[in-house]
Amino acid sequence: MNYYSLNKKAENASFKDAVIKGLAPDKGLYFPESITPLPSSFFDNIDNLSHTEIAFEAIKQFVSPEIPNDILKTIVEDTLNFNFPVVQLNNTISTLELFHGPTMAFKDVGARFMARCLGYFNKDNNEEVTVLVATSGDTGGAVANGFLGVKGVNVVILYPSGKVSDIQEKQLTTLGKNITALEVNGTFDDCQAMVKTAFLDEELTSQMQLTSANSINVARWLPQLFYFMFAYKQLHNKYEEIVFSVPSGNFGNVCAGMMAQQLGLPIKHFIASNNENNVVTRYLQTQEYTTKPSVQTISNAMDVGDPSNFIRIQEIYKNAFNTLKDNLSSYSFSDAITKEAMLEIYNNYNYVADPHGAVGYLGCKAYLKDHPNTHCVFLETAHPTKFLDVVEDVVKVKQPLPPQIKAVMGKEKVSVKISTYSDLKAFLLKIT
Ligand SMILES: Cc1ncc(COP(=O)(O)O)c(C=O)c1O
Ligand SMILES: N[C@@H](CCOP(=O)(O)O)C(=O)O
Repeated sequence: MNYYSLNKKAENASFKDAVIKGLAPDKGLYFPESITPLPSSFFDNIDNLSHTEIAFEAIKQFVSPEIPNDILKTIVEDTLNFNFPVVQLNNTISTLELFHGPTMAFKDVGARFMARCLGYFNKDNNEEVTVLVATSGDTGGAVANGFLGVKGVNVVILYPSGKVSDIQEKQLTTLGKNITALEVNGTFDDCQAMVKTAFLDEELTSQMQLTSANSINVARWLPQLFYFMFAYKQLHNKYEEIVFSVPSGNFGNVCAGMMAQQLGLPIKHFIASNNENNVVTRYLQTQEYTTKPSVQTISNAMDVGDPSNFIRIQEIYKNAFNTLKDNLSSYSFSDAITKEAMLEIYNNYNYVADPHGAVGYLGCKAYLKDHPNTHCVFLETAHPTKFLDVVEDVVKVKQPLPPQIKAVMGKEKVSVKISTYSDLKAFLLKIT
């Protein structure tokens, strides 16, 4: 598959080149040249397909011929070695748990898939690649875990100091080896802007091969479309009309769901559920797209003021505002309301949701008011114990810690503090 830049000023790239470059030379995000819907027999037969069979069929067109089918099968099998259960809360709301992987957030699938693709492309190549990644909490840990020890790859993670949870910070600062954490005096948007600037800095790019492991990178972004198929498989025999409420920050996940819809998955509608960082909610209300500096919330991984992937969403719906509105609703919720929702979910359903999932639950409730005959699935994007302080404070019950969380708790944080793009550049030049 070839990919074009959404800034339309760069040459098209193969899947391999798009993965290795991350961002196109004109600073545009890559987008597939074509999307061929899967045959209806695939959806008719989905009950008989395993997760790996579903994922293989869904991603094949986007990665071939650069990744041959037998290699792709192995990559998909290695990536998806954990579960994606749907838990039904009531007749109209379910949650899809995306936190059963090694770092207990939905980023594990994309990070593991991309690491394996890059590992494959690098196998006969002695050139080192530096993976730059900006994180508001979960991408960093998932990428650190997914790329740990991958031959020829150095990972540099930028995260906003004091704005990620303690567990998230441990996950991205304690692995060592080929992983370095840069603690940025700023917001997630500052981190993301620095990463994008680095890709365009010829002094850097002439000396080192830089790529991104954010959802900018098609190999990190596209595998997220699997989730929507896994949920559909578990629910389609019970409910005719399924909508998804996606807790959204950088908008990669909801946009991946839209790719699943383009492949033919019968998704009726998407809800982008936001905390108070709500540029897209405001856009759908006013038709004016105005980015704003992010504000800090209890669903910190969604503290994004300038979401990278909205441009891909515009591309999917051909920049037609009305088509977008037919397919996407968006709501924004305060921390106070989110905490009330966490308590409501706990009291009514004996289910502990994390703050991001709770924002998704609120999105379902808001949408269902006007669409009562629909079944809404909110994505539970991270395990509640990643946000232990908030969760225990709200539900007032001590949470048992899963082994993945226990494993990082006692470890010592190692980070390098930086404030500006010059600091990042100096650091990168030092490690070349
Ligand atoms: C737990 C959690 N929920 C939701 C999001 C938002 O996802 P996206 O950036 O794909 O919109 C993130 C960050 O990516 C996250 O870590
Ligand atoms: N919420 C993310 C922010 C980066 O999103 P990405 O999908 O573009 O990597 C995080 O947890 O870091």
